Amino acid sequence: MVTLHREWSLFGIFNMGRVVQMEVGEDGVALLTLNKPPVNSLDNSGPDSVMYQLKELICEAHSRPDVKAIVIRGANGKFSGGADIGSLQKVKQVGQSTTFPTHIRGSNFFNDIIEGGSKPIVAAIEGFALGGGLELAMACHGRIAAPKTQLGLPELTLGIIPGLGGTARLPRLVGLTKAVDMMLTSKPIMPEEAKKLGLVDAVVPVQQLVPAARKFALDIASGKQAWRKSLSLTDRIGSQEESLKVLKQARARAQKAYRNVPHPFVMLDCIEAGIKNGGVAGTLKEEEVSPGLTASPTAKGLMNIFFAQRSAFKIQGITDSGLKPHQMKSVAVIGGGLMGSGIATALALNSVPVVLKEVNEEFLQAGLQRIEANVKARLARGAPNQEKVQKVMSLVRGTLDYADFSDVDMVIEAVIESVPLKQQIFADLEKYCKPTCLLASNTSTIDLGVIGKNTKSQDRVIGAHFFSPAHVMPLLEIVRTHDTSKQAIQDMLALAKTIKKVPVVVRSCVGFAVNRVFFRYFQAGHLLVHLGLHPYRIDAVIKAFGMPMGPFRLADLTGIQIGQATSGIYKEAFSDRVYLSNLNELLLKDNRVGERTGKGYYNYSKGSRVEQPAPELESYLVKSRQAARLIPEGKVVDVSDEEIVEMIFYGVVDEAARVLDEDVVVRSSDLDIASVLGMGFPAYRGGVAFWGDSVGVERIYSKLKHWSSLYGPLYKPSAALERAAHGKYSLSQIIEKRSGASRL
Ligand SMILES: C[C@H](O)CC(=O)SCCNC(=O)CCNC(=O)[C@H](O)C(C)(C)COP(=O)(O)OP(=O)(O)OC[C@H]1O[C@@H](n2cnc3c(N)ncnc32)[C@H](O)[C@@H]1OP(=O)(O)O
Repeated sequence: MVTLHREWSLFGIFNMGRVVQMEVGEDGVALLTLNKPPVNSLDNSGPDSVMYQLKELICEAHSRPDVKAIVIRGANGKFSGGADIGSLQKVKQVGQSTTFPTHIRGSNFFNDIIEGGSKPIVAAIEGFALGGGLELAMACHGRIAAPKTQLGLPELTLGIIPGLGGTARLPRLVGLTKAVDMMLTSKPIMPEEAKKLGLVDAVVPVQQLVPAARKFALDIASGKQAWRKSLSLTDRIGSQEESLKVLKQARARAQKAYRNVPHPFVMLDCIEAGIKNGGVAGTLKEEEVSPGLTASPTAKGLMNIFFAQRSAFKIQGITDSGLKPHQMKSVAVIGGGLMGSGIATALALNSVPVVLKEVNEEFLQAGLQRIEANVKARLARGAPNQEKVQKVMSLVRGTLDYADFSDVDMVIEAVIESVPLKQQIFADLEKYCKPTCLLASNTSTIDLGVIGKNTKSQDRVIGAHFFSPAHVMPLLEIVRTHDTSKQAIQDMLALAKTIKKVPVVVRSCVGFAVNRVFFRYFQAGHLLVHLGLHPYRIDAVIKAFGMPMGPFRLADLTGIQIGQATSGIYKEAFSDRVYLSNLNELLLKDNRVGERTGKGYYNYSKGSRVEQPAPELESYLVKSRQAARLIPEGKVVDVSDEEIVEMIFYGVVDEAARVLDEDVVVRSSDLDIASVLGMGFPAYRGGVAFWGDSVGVERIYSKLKHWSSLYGPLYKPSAALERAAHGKYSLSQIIEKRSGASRL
């Protein structure tokens, strides 16, 4: 136990209100604590910021004769989550310069003051050291970590690169190949691996973390431990020739993993500068390129998604109401088909016991087998581990009888989309389940109020709309009705967290958020075909925009019959703006269902999911165009690639405006995260509403108006978009500007 100098009995007063605090012990160690909840982020915005105070206190410690060494730790069990993303999000490009906070230059502070300083500094790392947090730790002369700590450089997920020396120091500590892998994947590593690699010097139990760091720092000061300066290390990076080979491979890998974004390649250039010209040169290059990257549209989009994902868990009036979620000790799933088995898999993989119900033994066994296959695929990753699979499967119990539901805390119904069947199931559930049991449906189309109509439990009826495959796709739409209780929503949000889904709470409406907003994506594709464009060109352009695939390839994946069935639903619900096309119908007549039958918009050879052009598609296109009569005098309309993107997505943005105006989602960023996780809208474009705002509401409105005069109601802009265009406000402001009270 270290006693503090008497002067530090006034510690509390000196440190009050400070985001970095210093205590000097009688052992001569100055213990600096970063204390900026929630994650001790390294903001750099002036005297009240962590970077400013940390620099000030390190300089003070260096100048004090009673200080022999310094230890840096984070308060509340968290070292640091890195630079303050909120501040970075505000960085703007103004003419040739940026508003980047340059108050403290990393090269001066981290290279000269920390690493080049006259006293050893050791990082005591607990919880996480991410981004700038790990860069701070790497600039220190030693690193001691507690178990279960995450160590990583995830900057690429934010559209930026490590900007405080990470690209130069990590390769020197763990070797170039591993460093490149960590940075390109943004995946953190755990302390045991970090110790083996040389990133940390020791892993100790959390109670011993600070004492061990103090001792390590004093040992460096007394010469018992080597004084290692990361930027000067050379033993882990091979020859320049080898390094350049690794970087060449890394560039090829980045070409495959990243489309339409510059920052991974800039990051590799920084690493190369550090390899060729020395570590300091690498850090200077980072410093030169970081402001521009931080101000880039890519960074803005990805940072929007970072915050959108976190906001989605917060619902005003519910998550801030003090309601505690009920613990889900077991959950029942009705239906072992594709969706039901996927949902059961997601639950079991996250340690939630599941009761799977089917109507007969054959279906039940098939459902259980599907779950086992899913679990194997998720866990095995090429190396089957039967023991782990069995452990997960021991959480899954099959039944044919509702009697086994008496104790479950939630039921998720995942049967076919039949109103009478679902109504019957919900009436039965009310009889067999305990009165607190949450009654959820995985319906993607039917109104929840209708499903729960024959029960007296409307307050605990809720939608849990998973996306297929449910054990893989990260989005969960939580559908509430006027009657759904706050507790039910709170419980469902908590379950989403447990099973690692990002929830988006929506009001019950046709298509909810994702399918509703994107129905115009498919319909615009058909309209463009009727203007004379080829589906393959449309798919190629949309893929180049950043979607995983275009609308026609996606139709093949999900099944053209599904597209046909849902367009019927939209025709009924949104008759003022549907575009009617017989193309799907023509293909289905010849059993061209998509991937499943090996033929759809594309052809697929047996057992392959790789699409091949289908020359016979032409005759279907001709017939469909003839029926549509959209091309004036049969003359193909000249549409550029840029216009294809606009004609496909501007209608989607308009539908997003309607969804916001109708109070379907809580905030526009919910549509952003839902479009990214549910449809694969490129995250670096920030999500569908964010992208719409970056294009500009006025532009979208006037284009839609023009196309609606040429091609009809599919493009007719909504009143909500019109108001925003005329009132000069953004999609993200539609909710606050909306007239009338919330309908929820
Ligand atoms: C110059 C440098 O090279 C550049 C950088 O350092 S860029 C930053 C790099 N760091 C990161 O990417 C880490 C991002 N953060 C995370 O991964 C996770 O938040 C975490 C692992 C630190 C903690 O996870 P978890 O405990 O699940 O908490 P989580 O809900 O994500 O975050 C808690 C709160 O901290 C905020 N937060 C997390 N990291 C933040 C950061 N770096 N800056 C600002 N806020 C941050 C979140 O927005 C959230 O705020 P809220 O409660 O108001 O919604």
